[in-house]
Amino acid sequence: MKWLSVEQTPQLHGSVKIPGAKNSSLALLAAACLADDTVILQGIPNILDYQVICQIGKEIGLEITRDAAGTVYIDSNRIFHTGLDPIKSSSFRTAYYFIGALLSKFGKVSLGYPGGDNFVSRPIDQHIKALEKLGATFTFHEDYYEVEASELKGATIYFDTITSGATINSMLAAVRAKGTTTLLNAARDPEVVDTAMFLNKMGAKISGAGTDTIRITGVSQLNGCIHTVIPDRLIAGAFLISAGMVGGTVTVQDIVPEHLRNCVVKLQEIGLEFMIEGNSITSYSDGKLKATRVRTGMYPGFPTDVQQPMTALLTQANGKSIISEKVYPNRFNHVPQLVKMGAEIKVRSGVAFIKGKSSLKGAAVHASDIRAGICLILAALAAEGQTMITGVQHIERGYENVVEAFQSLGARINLKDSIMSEDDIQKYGGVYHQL
Ligand SMILES: CC(=O)N[C@H]1[C@@H](OP(=O)(O)OP(=O)(O)OC[C@H]2O[C@@H](n3ccc(=O)[nH]c3=O)[C@H](O)[C@@H]2O)O[C@H](CO)[C@@H](O)[C@@H]1O
Ligand SMILES: C=C(OP(=O)(O)O)C(=O)O
Repeated sequence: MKWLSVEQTPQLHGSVKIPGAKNSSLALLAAACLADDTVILQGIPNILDYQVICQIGKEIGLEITRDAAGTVYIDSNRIFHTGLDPIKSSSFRTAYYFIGALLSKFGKVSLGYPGGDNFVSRPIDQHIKALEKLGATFTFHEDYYEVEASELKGATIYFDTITSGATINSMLAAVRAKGTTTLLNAARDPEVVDTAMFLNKMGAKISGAGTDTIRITGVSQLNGCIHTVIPDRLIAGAFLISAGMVGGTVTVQDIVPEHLRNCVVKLQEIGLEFMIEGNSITSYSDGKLKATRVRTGMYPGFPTDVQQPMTALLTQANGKSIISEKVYPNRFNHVPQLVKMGAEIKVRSGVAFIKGKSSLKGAAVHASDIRAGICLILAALAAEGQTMITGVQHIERGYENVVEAFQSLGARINLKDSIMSEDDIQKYGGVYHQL
C-alpha cells in the first residue's frame, strides 16, 4: 500500500514548474480521435487517468505513444471497434468524451458509467440531453451504456446548468455534425477554450469559446496538428496556497496568470501577497492570515477544485471563515479528516464553518479524492508531528510527481510504498488498522 508520510515543515521556499492541465488533457486526448492523421500533444501529464486512456486505447486500436521528452502522439486511424472496456472506462470521469469524439466517425460507442472522484452524485443529464439533441440515442445497461447515431445534425442546445464537461462533449460531437450547433449557457473554463483552440487547429469551425455562447459549424474532415495543453491552474492554485499554510515564498512557473486571478484576489484578502511576472506568480506569506468567506462557482468563479486546499488554509486563519460550496454542495469529504487533525469545522447544507486558528496535530488520515489529498498534505505541513495519508492513488489521478514538487520547496514529505513497519505502526498508535 502506498502512503505519504508528512512532517511539520516550518516554511516553504522555492519554485515549482506547473504541468499541463489534467482536465484539458483528458478532453484533448479524446478530441484527437476526431483527426484523420496523427495528432501531437505536448504537456500531457503522465497521471493515472492518462495511463488508463492508453490502455483502453490499445484495446480499440487507438495508438498513443509518449517519447522521452513527454510529447504524446495519437493515431486514431486503426481504431477497429468502439466498445470501451466498461471497468477501465469507469475508473475515471471523462471516458464520456470518447462518445463526443467517436460518434460522428463510427456511429456507435459503448462504455462504463463515469467514475473519477465520487465525492457526490455527479449527473450526466446535460451530456445526454445535448447529444440527444444532436441525434444520438442512449441505451442503458447495468454496468455500461451504448450511444448510437446514424448521423449527427447541428442543433441549438441550452444547458440547464453551467457544465464544463457537457460543453466540451457537445463541441466534440458537433464539430463533424451536419450544419451549425449553438451552445447556450456554455461553460467558460480555460479548459473549454483550450479544447476549442485545439479543435480549430485541426480544422474545426468553433467561435465564442470562453463566452456563454459557442457556435460550431460542422466540417467533414479534421486533420492532425501540434498543440500544447494549457498549464494546470488547479495545481498552481494549491501551490500558491501552500505558502500561506506554513509561511514562506512559493513561485509557480509556466502558468497563465489570468487563469488564477480568482484565486490570487481571494488569497490577497486573506493576507497573502503576490508578485506576477510573465508566466509565473510568486506567493508570499508571513503566516498571519485573516478569516474570510469563499463561495465556489464555475469559471471565473472560485474553483471548487481549490476549495479543499483553501479549507486547509482557513484552519490557520484567525477568526471564523465560511466556505459555501455552490458547484458540488456535498464536496466536503476532506473535512472529517481535517477534524481528526484538530481542525474546528462544521458542515451544514453545503456550507463549511471554520473556526481558526487551530493547532493541527499529525494523524492517520485518508484522501478520498484528488483535491482532498492535496488539502491533507497542506494541513500536514502545518501539523505538529507526523501525518500519514492513505489514498495516494486518488492523488495520483491528478498530480504527477506531487511528492518531488513539495520536497523541492523544502516540505518534509515522503512516499512510502510498503506494508507499514512495526515501528511505523507503533508511531501511529495502531491507527493504520482502523483505516
Ligand atoms: C475532468 C474534469 O474536467 N473535471 C472537472 C469538471 O468536472 P465535470 O465536467 O464533471 O463538472 P461539470 O462542469 O460538468 O459540473 C458542473 C456542475 O454541473 C452539474 N452537472 C454537470 C453535468 C451534467 O450533465 N449535469 C449537471 O447537473 C454538476 O453536478 C456540477 O454541479 O468540472 C468540475 C467543476 O469545475 C471540476 O470539479 C472537475 O475537476
Ligand atoms: C473532480 C476532479 O476530477 P474528475 O472530474 O476527473 O473526477 C478534480 O480534478 O478535482
